[in-house]
Amino acid sequence: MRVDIVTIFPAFFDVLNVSLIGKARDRGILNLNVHDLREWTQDRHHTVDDTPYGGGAGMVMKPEPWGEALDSLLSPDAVLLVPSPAGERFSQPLARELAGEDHLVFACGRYEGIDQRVVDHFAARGRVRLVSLGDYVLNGGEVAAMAIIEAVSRLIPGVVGNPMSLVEESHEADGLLEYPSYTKPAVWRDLHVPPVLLSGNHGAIATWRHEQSMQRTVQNRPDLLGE
Ligand SMILES: COc1cccc(COC(=O)c2cn[nH]c2)c1
Repeated sequence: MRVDIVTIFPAFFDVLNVSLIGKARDRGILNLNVHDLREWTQDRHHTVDDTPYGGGAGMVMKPEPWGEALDSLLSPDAVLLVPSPAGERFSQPLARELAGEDHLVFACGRYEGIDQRVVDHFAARGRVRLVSLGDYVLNGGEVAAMAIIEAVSRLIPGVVGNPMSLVEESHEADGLLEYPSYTKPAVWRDLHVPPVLLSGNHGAIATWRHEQSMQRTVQNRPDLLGE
């Protein structure tokens, strides 16, 4: 998979050179490229923003630099992803869908956002998706892009060591939250691991884990149960 990220803070993504993403890049499974939007400005000050038509606080990102940048980076089969509070909700199903794509291009907005004509122009020529991580506002799309890249790339075969670890994830197997996990020691600060987990009775363990998942989901995310 090829991933292109356009941002005015390219150094923000240096962290992608470490950990799993870094190894996947070194192994050629993930071809990730970070670009500075200012490369596509023409003026001396590398201007990327201006005041909003119609008034209002803050600044809006100008369409010209984005147009030049995306013209040079988008391929016919690319999906342009724009992290935005106004986007569709990101989810594990969407992560799985994106993991099957050949080319993702992230447009990381700052300020009050990107001139709407950029999305309109490229949506008329290819696939564009505004994606929200949740109902809160960040200062820019970089943090959201990082989260989306991690959620998607870990689903690409070869990026995460043990594929089985991807199955029993929250929101994966049965739409319930993941059960609690324990490891050695069996007793820690007088707290014991639930005995069923030491019983070797795999049927009872599976039942206990499902019950724990249900309890957690009812408690923390009743919305997942259609309640
Ligand atoms: C593209 O336009 C804008 C405007 C304002 C902020 C941002 C950054 O994204 C978020 O704030 C966000 C993403 N998911 N949840 C919140 C983008």
